[in-house]
Amino acid sequence: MSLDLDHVRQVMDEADCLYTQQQVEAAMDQMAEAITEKLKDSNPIVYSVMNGGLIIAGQLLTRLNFPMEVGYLHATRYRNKLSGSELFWKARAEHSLVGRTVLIIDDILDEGHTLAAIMEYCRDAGAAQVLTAVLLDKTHDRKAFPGMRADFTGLDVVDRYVFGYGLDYKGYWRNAAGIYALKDF
Ligand SMILES: O=P(O)(O)OC[C@H]1O[C@H](OP(=O)(O)OP(=O)(O)O)[C@H](O)[C@@H]1O
Ligand code: HPA
Repeated sequence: MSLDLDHVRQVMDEADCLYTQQQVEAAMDQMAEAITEKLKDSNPIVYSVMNGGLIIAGQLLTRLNFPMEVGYLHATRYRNKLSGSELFWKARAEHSLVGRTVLIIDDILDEGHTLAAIMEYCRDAGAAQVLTAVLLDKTHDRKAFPGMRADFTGLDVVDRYVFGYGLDYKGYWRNAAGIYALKDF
């Protein structure tokens, strides 16, 4: 269902910009360097977690200049809402993961239940090594495991509802070229 577009525009007008496009691009450059260092000789399968991982994966992948296979997984926990519940799988891996190095790319590690479930799925499917890369890590103490972090993190973000660079506000503003926080949230 579409939202009232005046409301959608107002949300952006009133949002706080937490990171500009330039800051996100610089973070992605650093992530790409670290990922290259670690994975350049490992022939990885790299998965974007749809939908949110679409933008960061696309922009990160063109910064990686070594052999890899690329695909997507589709799992959602928030389903256009502002808080998460049970993980719902829409698409699983098409490749055999047996013995492979897998890199999972997503937009955010918030509570971490999505990445934890995806990592478990990849390990159960026989992956030799499962690594994770997220543009944002939200700072709070509600992680699935205390101290949980991705292997590669672009930026830490405050404990507010954020959107842009793949992250949505009720299905909108994934296309925003910056990281924005919802007013009063
Ligand atoms: O760390 P968690 O608390 O589990 O939350 C992070 C997940 O939530 C978002 O996905 P969402 O379920 O909103 O689906 P989407 O990618 O289609 O927006 C985001 O893209 C991550 O995959
Ligand atoms: O802060 C968020 N914004 C958008 N999607 C999300 N999924 C988990 N946390 C968030």
